[in-house]
Amino acid sequence: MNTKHLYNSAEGLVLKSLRGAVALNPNVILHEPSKTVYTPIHSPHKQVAVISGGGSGHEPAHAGYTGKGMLAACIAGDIFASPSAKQILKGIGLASSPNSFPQSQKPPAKDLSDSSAPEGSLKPQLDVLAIINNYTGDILNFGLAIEKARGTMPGTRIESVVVADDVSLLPQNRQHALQDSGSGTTNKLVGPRGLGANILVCKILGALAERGASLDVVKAMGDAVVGNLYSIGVGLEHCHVPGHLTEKNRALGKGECEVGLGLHNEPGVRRREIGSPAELIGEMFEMLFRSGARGKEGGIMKGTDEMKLQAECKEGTVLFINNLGGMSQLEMGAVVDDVLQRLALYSIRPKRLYCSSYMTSLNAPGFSISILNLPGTSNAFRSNLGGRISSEESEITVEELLDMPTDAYAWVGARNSWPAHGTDGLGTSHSDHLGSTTNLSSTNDSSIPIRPTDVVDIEESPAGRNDRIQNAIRGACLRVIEIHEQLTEFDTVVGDGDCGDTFKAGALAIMNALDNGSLKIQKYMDSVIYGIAEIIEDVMGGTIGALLAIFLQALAVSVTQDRVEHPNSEVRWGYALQYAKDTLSRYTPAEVGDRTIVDALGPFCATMAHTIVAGANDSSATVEDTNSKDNTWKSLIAMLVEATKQARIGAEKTRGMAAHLGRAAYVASASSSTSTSAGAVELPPDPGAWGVCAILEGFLDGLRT
Ligand SMILES: Nc1ncnc2c1ncn2[C@@H]1O[C@H](COP(=O)(O)OP(=O)(O)O)[C@@H](O)[C@H]1O
Ligand SMILES: O=C[C@H](O)COP(=O)(O)O
Repeated sequence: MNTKHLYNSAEGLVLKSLRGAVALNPNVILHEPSKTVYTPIHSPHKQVAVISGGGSGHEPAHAGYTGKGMLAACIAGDIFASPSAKQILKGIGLASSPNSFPQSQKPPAKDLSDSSAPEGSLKPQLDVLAIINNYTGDILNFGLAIEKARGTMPGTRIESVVVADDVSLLPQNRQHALQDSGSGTTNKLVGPRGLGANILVCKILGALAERGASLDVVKAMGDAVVGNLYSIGVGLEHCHVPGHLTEKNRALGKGECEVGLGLHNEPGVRRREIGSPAELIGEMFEMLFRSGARGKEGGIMKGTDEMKLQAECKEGTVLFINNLGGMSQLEMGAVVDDVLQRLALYSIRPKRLYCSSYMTSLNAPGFSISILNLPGTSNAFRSNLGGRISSEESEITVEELLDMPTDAYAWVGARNSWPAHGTDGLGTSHSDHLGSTTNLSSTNDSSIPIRPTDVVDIEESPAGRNDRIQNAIRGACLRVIEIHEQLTEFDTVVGDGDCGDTFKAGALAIMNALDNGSLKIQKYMDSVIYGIAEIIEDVMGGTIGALLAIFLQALAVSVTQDRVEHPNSEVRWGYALQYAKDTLSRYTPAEVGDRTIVDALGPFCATMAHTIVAGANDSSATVEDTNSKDNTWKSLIAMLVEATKQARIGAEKTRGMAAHLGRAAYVASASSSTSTSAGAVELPPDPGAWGVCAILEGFLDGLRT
């Protein structure tokens, strides 16, 4: 693994890289706080803004694919971590406003008028279609943002399509690998991952939107394309995240490659000698065609069989080869040649052929091959639209959409480009605020909103009470920072290695907010929890950020409700925590035993709730109204001690446990498999559950001081 970098830390790297990206295209703008790159000008006939995004580390995705004829906006998370729902919500807003220039910049008059457009025909808000790669963090955060946007932007319709093109772990390919090497992981609940063909979807849908298609048509085409898209990757080595330690257990052997390796080092289906490139490519095509029968587990595919897929591909295929970032151009040319030779054996001659570094995995030496079944796509498109298809729409072909020009700088394959708008200074960045009271680019000047009912005189609070709570929150943050490298190490084995950094970002931002006074310890704890949830939503992306934000938001809601309904009694923390846990369950099916944060959070909440019930009327476990009763603290601490102990026991149990959800579901546990294949490793504890324990233990220690 090549661990040498020019920039040896991930700190600030994403924003710098985005600034570079907008400098390369004068027609896009960077909104720094939300890390959104967007096009401020839309053609007058356009009805839909197509957006995408995800973790960084996949450049030039997606900033390089933002521009006229492709994406209207993209939102970037930290390296390998989804952007937060709040970032995405801002991105949706910027994408859907036809003239969303920064306040500091005036739009060039000539670009805002189009002589072909009747006056006043500009749609005030565009509808939005989000292209989401199938990763838990992206699904959760885009999903939450879309829900919020539906509530707050009534004039805008929003739909999404999910790209899940990786066929490597489908049952038929796993079974085949099993015969070869004894490997096999199950990932029934998470479904196939999204790979580089995401960019093909961005091109097709972006062009369709540019032609003025409606949201229903763009969505119908999106579903048709993702249902007929098949990809398989191979890695010669894993990629390295700047500033991270190197992996201990999973390095590939000399001369070995990993078939089915994911975009974030997720394990593939098997390792093999690299051997002859032509044979390796042959194996990849066998897996691609064998996946013609994907359906149930892939979730998205309409079932066709292997021969039918081959037959349809003979009629029309798009071939899309993606360099993961570390392959030489020399070798990639040779790959194209071998791929075409292999396809010729199936009598397939692709109608369109693309090869470039479309969606990278940092510096990974590897590539993926994708095929798009054109007849399958066109049939599915018509059937998705049913009787609602116009004659003009029924004529649309994927090939013409691929051939349409775009000014997105990284699309390799465009025949033409529109001339630049000639607007000096457009390719710049700005930092108008995010539409919330917090600022993502700098936690220094973030200010947490205070609800009217929360504005209370802090002096009313008992002396020492606020300090205790502050100590507890700081204790939790410090413990998280202390162990974040351990979390990274665990997540490097089972996930994509970003978990420690994501936890740390949240902890630092909360401490920062306490230091600068934007997070205040109020009389009512719900306002404090709202404040913390808001910070987490702002600065923590990924799955963990979304889950913690949902949990804390729900906790605050239930504490508020409790306060309103029982104004004279103390907060029932057990009930409130159980409500928060139940709310979380609406967004994730995770249960204890699935190897997720629920393994720690579940027992914690259940014990707190049980303690309340068992303690009958002793609901004195509240941090409010604690002035006179020292035993209130003792009681609360006693409950927390027991509940935190149960959380730790739950987290310990995840050591070696096979995962059913999240990225870890792609990794086979060594204890559940006798093989030494690509996936089977000695599993460390679940990083999410481990991080939750650190929060609880640090909180408890702080409370005791
Ligand atoms: N569906 C899920 N439900 C509950 N927790 C989950 C789920 N998927 C993953 N997790 C938790 O999230 C942790 C990983 O968080 P994070 O690093 O943000 O994930 P990713 O980078 O894959 O988005 C896991 O260790 C696990 O505890
Ligand atoms: O690059 C990573 C993905 O876009 C986000 O995935 P994640 O948040 O589930 O890790």
